[in-house]
Amino acid sequence: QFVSLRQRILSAVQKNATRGDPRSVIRAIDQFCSQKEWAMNVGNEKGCILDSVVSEVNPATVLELGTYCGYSTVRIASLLPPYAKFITLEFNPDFAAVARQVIAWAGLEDKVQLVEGASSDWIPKIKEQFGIKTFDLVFLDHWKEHYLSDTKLMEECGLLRKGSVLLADNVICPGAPDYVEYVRSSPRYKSHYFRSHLEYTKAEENLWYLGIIE
Ligand SMILES: CNc1ncnc2c1ncn2[C@@H]1O[C@H](/C=C/CNC(=O)c2cc(-c3ccc(F)cc3)cc(O)c2O)[C@@H](O)[C@H]1O
Ligand SMILES: [Mg+2]
Repeated sequence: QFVSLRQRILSAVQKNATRGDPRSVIRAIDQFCSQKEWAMNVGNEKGCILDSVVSEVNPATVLELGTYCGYSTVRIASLLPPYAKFITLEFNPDFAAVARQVIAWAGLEDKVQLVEGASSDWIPKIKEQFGIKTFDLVFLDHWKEHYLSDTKLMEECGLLRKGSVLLADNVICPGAPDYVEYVRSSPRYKSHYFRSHLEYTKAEENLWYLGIIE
């Protein structure tokens, strides 16, 4: 019967990756998506940039918007210090179910809190529900038309401080023009972008790095 792409990604992990080995989980998904079927994981080229930002920020608190199959969740969680708190939001129950199994296969289920629900519902509740004051790092990779509204919501909820870093995928493709416009014209943000390519393709893409300076 029909097997969804997310199920085929999970099967590729369970077949080709070693339990408890995050790098083998990442490699299995990248091999599947470059050799068999494209999927919207951040991919290895942008993933290496993500790794370097996570390592540099060395965050005690991380928020990811849009878990999808958990590829970037595994990349981030595998680099966090033991005391770190990492929350990832996913409102599609089917993707959340696959992501939970991918994260568990990597042996990282104790490092990540996958919350099933919409960013706009959960961002206002994070402080009291998870005892988090502000986020050191936020990775935006959910619906592109929600990057701006959710960034403003995080500001309003006092979840961002001087020094917080926001990293946004896909500012070129599919694109988040209102978001780029807002952060570029705001004195609160120092922004720059990392040139890269759309996952598993040769198309131009950027990861948009935002440092909050005030
Ligand atoms: C709005 N609030 C939300 N709260 C919680 N989860 C949310 C969410 N919005 C979306 N999600 C979830 O995030 C994920 C959505 C990601 C959207 N990403 C894209 O559209 C995307 C799309 C492309 C893409 C690029 C080129 C192309 F030809 C086709 C697609 C590449 C990417 O890297 C992408 O990230 C899903 O798992 C969805 O259920
Ligand atoms: Mg993306």
